[in-house]
Amino acid sequence: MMKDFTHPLLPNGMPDNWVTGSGKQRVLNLPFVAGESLLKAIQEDSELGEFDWQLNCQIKKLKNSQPELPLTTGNVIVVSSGKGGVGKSSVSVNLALALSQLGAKVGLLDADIYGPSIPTMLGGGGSEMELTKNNKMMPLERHGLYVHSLGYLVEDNDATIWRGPMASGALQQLYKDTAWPALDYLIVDMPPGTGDIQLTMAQKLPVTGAVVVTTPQTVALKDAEKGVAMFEKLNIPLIGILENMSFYQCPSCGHEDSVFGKNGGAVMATEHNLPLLGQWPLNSELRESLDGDTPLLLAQPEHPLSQLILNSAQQVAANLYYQQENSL
Ligand SMILES: Nc1ncnc2c1ncn2[C@@H]1O[C@H](COP(=O)(O)OP(=O)(O)OP(=O)(O)O)[C@@H](O)[C@H]1O
Repeated sequence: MMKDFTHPLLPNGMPDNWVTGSGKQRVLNLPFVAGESLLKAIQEDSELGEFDWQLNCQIKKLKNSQPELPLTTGNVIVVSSGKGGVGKSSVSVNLALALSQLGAKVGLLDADIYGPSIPTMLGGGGSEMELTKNNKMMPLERHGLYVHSLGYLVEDNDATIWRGPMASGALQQLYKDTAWPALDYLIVDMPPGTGDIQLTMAQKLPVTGAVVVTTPQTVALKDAEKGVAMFEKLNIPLIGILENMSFYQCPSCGHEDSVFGKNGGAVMATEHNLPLLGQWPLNSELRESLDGDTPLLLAQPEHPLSQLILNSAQQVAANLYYQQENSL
């Protein structure tokens, strides 16, 4: 019976060994993080709804591309884009916040060495970096996330003149010399592009999966294709494509305008047989909330855009798991 129930987060149904409980009580034990929307869908099912359901997320630590590195940082998800300015950092921050809101312990590493924007989006610049007894840097805690960025260490623009080896060396050090707590997910905001630097960086980190962010615009898509090719070459599993700035909805009349073209990311996902992780609109509230103090997701969790972000984050967590499960 359980197998028959499918949902975007349960494409293979509910394996019997994921369900425990007795009498009227049932617990769905998931190896990835998920939230209320899944529980609601289960509860609304005509057969399953006869039971009282709970979710128990025991996030599985999956294999990564560098098995010899210690796995305290949990599942490492790199967020990358071929082209600059498509919203990669905004997506990284929002996915990290959403995974954390869903109950996971999440870190955020700003690897965008040439233009670290996490300190601007999450604040915390200017505070003194604390060191542990063995000289590891303490990540900052921002809105429940454990955050580190080169932007917290280096004066503005100093890193922009760094050459490749220095940049990838700095990232590796930032990753290794930070006292990350035991995390479920570490989101890494990569520098835009698919050149040598990005390739070396992706090779030096223990990566579990990659998200490619693009706008629907042809120039962005062409670069995003290169991103997909780069991860394929490195044998890093692709979690999916996230289409950002998909359309603009006029707040006064509701008219939707496809500023950068329509469905480009969705078509690309289909062509590569990759999941589409979401289509996020161009939205001034989202931008303002990252320029201000409180991200939209925390200030207005019921906002339709917050719900969209939470959905994408659940897809990321689930697809990361299924990618590996299906490849075994
Ligand atoms: N969906 C969105 N709606 C409105 N503004 C957005 C959206 N996504 C991103 N932005 C804004 O677009 C600008 C670029 O976004 P962001 O810095 O996240 O992009 P990026 O791809 O990381 O850039 P870079 O290539 O410089 O690293 C920022 O000002 C951000 O606030």
